[in-house]
Amino acid sequence: MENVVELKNVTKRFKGFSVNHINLQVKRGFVTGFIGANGAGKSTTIKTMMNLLRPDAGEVKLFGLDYKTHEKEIKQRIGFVYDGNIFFEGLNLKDIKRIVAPAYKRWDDTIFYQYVEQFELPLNKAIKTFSKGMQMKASLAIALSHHAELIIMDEPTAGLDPIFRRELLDLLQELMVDGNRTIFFSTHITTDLDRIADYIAFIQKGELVFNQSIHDVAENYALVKGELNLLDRDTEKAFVHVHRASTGFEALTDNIKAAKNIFGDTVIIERASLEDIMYYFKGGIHHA
Ligand SMILES: Nc1ncnc2c1ncn2[C@@H]1O[C@H](COP(=O)(O)OP(=O)(O)OP(=O)(O)O)[C@@H](O)[C@H]1O
Repeated sequence: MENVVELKNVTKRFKGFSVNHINLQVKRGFVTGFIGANGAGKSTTIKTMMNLLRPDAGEVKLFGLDYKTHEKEIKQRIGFVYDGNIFFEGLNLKDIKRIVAPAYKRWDDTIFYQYVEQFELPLNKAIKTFSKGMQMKASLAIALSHHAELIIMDEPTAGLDPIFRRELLDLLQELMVDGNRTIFFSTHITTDLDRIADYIAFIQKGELVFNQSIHDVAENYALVKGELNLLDRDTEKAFVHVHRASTGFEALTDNIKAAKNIFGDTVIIERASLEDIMYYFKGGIHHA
């Protein structure tokens, strides 16, 4: 399977925070959702993918190419959307299109105007008068109008109402019908990912915890509930993290088979949502 994005040992240090030794492959033809708590390093990682930040160490490759030698070619092939206004605020969408379109060899006016209509965007109003959701839609319309093979989005659903969010997910799904396209996007709305993601990459405190197919995540992770007297130093090794309450414990396992072997039917094993996984990992990793 071809990797469209390849990060090898990418490290970026800021004062008081760093993303460390990120090894991440994004597979062609699939949707990868990028999750992690506030400040986990999602935007930083995405910025290294976009060459908006230079890593202090490690290697970044897109389509097998290096930014040092192929920046222009790489950028031609990416549609980038991020949570924030990247355009000159005083301009309207028509002016922005006039500036941006010539930069792309495969710019497609027909598609652009189709999205403008579909997203009900005004062409002649200054971007600064747009609501947050409208700005996101404008950003999307631009990003989707040059036949990009790879669409990278930093929290594209932030600030969107639930109806448009759903429409956007449908639209992304339609874009994937052309089996050559790849989408990588970060989000806090994990239920969006249940709808469309094939892979989930999870970052915590600057470290990539996993990048697995959504199927493998469901196969590997589960919530285990039982009585406190079942816990001891050995049995707890089956868990990423345990929460104790007076009524019993609830824990996340990353090895359902091991948990079943240890506890048999003395515990209840339930499906773990992505939110559950993020929540338990935040508590610290038990058996690391
Ligand atoms: N240019 C910078 N200079 C210094 N620190 C930075 C810089 N950019 C990001 N950081 C810090 O890096 C950490 C990670 O930020 P980042 O934006 O990557 O997180 P995130 O996972 O995208 O978070 P959120 O979900 O809140 O958007 C934060 O503590 C942030 O303050």
